[in-house]
Amino acid sequence: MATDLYHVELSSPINYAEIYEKVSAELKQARLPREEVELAFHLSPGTPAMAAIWIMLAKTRFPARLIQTSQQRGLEQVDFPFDLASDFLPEYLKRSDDRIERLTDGRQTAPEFDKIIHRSLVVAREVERARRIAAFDVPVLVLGETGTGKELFAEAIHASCRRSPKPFIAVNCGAIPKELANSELFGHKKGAFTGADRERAGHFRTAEGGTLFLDEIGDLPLDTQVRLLRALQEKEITPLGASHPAKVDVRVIAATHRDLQADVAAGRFREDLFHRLAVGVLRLPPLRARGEDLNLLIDYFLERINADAAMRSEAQRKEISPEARKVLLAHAWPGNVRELYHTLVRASIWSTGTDVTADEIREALLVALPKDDAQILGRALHKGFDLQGLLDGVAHHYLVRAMAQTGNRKKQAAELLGFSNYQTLTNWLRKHGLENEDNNE
Ligand SMILES: Nc1ncnc2c1ncn2[C@@H]1O[C@H](COP(=O)(O)OP(=O)(O)OP(=O)(O)O)[C@@H](O)[C@H]1O
Repeated sequence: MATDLYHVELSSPINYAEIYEKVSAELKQARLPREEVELAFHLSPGTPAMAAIWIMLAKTRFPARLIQTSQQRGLEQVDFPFDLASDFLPEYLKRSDDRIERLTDGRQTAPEFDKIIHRSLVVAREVERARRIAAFDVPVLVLGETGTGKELFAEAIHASCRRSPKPFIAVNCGAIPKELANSELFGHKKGAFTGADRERAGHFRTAEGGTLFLDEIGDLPLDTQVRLLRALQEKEITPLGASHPAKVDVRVIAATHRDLQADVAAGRFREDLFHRLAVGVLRLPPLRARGEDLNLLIDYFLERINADAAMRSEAQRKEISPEARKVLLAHAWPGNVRELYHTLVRASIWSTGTDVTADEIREALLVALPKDDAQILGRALHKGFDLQGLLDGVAHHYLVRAMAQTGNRKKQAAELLGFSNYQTLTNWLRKHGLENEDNNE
C-alpha cells in the first residue's frame, strides 16, 4: 500500500477557519473523494479543533471513516449516525430570517405554490418546506411515487427563487441510454467519440443560471454519478473531449420514486452523492394516503376540463354524478394525481350526458388499469417492487369502498370489513389518511 504524506503549515493549531481551509484544499488537491479510495480520518492526534474539523469534513464534503487510538483500547472506529442534511437542515430551515419571511409570509409572495392543489396536512407541510427551501440555493431531493407532483414542486421552487428568469430544464434520467448519460448531462466536443459529429452543450450548460430537474436520478449510471457529484461540489463540469473544466451555476433538484437509501445500501447509488442532493428533502405522499385531497382535486380538474371545453363549441359542461364520485373515491390510484386527471379527461370525453356516470368512470379506469391489476398475486417481482405499497393500496381500496357503501357509518363499515369493533376501523382509517369529520359512529 503506497502512502503519501502531505505537510500543512498552520499559524495556530486552534484556528478553525485555517484548519478547515488548508485541510480541505489538500484533500481536493488529492482529487478526493474518489470511488476507488476509502478515506479514514484519525481523530486522536492534534487539537480538539482539528478533530472537530475532521468530523465535519467526514460527514459532508469528504465522506470518510473516523478512527481513534489509545494505549488502553488500541484502534477504534468512531461512529455516530448523524446526517447533516436530514438531522440539521430541517431545524435550520425553521429559523426565520428576513429572506425566508419575505418568501413564506402570505401566499401572494410565492403564488407559484398555489398550483399545488391540496387540503391535507401532509401536503401542506411539504409545500411549506418547499417554500422555505426555495429561499436557499441548495440542492433538493424530491421523493414520491409516480404522478405525485414531484415536477410540479420542482417548478414551483424554481419559479419562486431568484433563478426564475433563467431556464428550468427537466430531464428524465431513466429515459437516457446509459452510454449517453455523460454527454447528455455534461455535453461533448465535436469528435469526442464516434458519432459526435458536432458539439453538444449538455443539460447543465443549457440550464446555466437556472434549475436542472433530474427526474429518476436513481437510474443514472455510477460513473455519471461521480461526475454529478463533482459538478455539485466544484460547480464545474468537463464536457467529454474537453481538456479543461468549465464553471456552471445551476441548482439541481433531483427526484425519484425509488427507495434511494436502499439503493445506497445495495451499492447502486453513491452515498456521498445522496448526501449532497438530500440537503433539502421533500416527501410527497401517494394520493391514496391523502383522502382529503381527492375530492378537491376531482373538482379542480373537472373545472379545468370544463374551462377547456368552453373553448370548443361541440363540447359541453360536465358534472360528476354522486355515484361516479363514489367510484372515484374508492379507487386506490396507483398512478396518483396524473392517473386521476387522465381518468377524468377520458370519462368526460366518453360521457354522453351532462353528468359523468359511475359506469363511465369505471370504463375510464379500466383502460388505465395495468393488465395484472386483477391478479394481485401474479405480479412480476423486479427491482422496484413495493410490497408494502401494494398491500397499502389493497387496504386503502377496501376501506374506501366500505365507507362509501355504508355512507361513512363506521360500525357498519367495520362489520363489512370483518373488524370486531369500529375502533379498529378508526385506527386503519387514520393510518391510511382517511379519517375525517364526515365519518359517523
Ligand atoms: N397537488 C396537485 N395539484 C394539481 N395538480 C397536480 C398536483 N399533483 C400533481 N399534479 C398534476 O399531476 C400530473 C403529474 O404530476 P408530476 O409530473 O409533477 O408528477 P411526478 O411525481 O413528477 O411524476 P413522475 O415521477 O411520473 O415524473 C401533472 O399534470 C401535475 O400538474
